Amino acid sequence: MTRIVLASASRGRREVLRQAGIDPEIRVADVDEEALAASHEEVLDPLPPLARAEATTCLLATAKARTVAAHLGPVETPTLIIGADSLLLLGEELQGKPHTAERARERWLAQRGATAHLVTGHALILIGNERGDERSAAATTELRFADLSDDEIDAYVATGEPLEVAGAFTLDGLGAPYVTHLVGDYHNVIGLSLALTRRLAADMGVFWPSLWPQPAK
Ligand SMILES: Nc1nc2c(ncn2[C@@H]2O[C@H](COP(=O)(O)OP(=O)(O)OP(=O)(O)O)[C@@H](O)[C@H]2O)c(=O)[nH]1
Repeated sequence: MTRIVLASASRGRREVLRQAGIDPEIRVADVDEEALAASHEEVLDPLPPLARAEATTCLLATAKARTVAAHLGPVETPTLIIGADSLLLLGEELQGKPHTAERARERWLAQRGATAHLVTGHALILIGNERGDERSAAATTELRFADLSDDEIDAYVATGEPLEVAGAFTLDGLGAPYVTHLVGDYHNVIGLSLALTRRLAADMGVFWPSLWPQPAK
């Protein structure tokens, strides 16, 4: 049995794991994402847009997972810690959560009818076994947004949903009808690609079924 810790406050990420039969412990990492990305801008800025999105989200995901790993300290049993970070790449612009209604409206005026890419960085750290290990990688899902009218943008923004999600939309909420086209991993958009998470865990010798709750003896 491997203990699993999700280093995230994201309800969406937790639900993705729960729907896959895994009930993670939640440990929220206190990472200043803006400051961390800014401190690496000389390395990140020269990269082509998609590479910059992947590198930025992996940097942030790794910081979250490492912060939680450090707080856990020495552990008795093998423990898999998962960190993640999602950004929307629209053109050459990387976007997180809008946080305000004004910014959410501006985002939708720019992205309606457009194609964009939701990039999620994944970082997995395995501690509590003889060697310990770490892997990170990003997954990218291509999306096209419906060409919403100003009135429908105002109505969606007024719900508050778009304010605290990367890209100002959800695939599994009120925003679902506003994505007309998706190529790639659906769960990656919610916040965690299960296929990539499983692959990274397997690369470190974690047998995915060992993460499922074990039947009571
Ligand atoms: N349910 C849902 N959540 C989404 C969707 N798109 C983006 N999100 C959420 O938007 C948030 C992206 O912000 P992040 O900075 O990566 O994560 P966070 O919510 O701040 O949580 P931390 O991992 O603790 O940083 C995550 O919580 C994602 O789950 C979606 O389509 N559905």
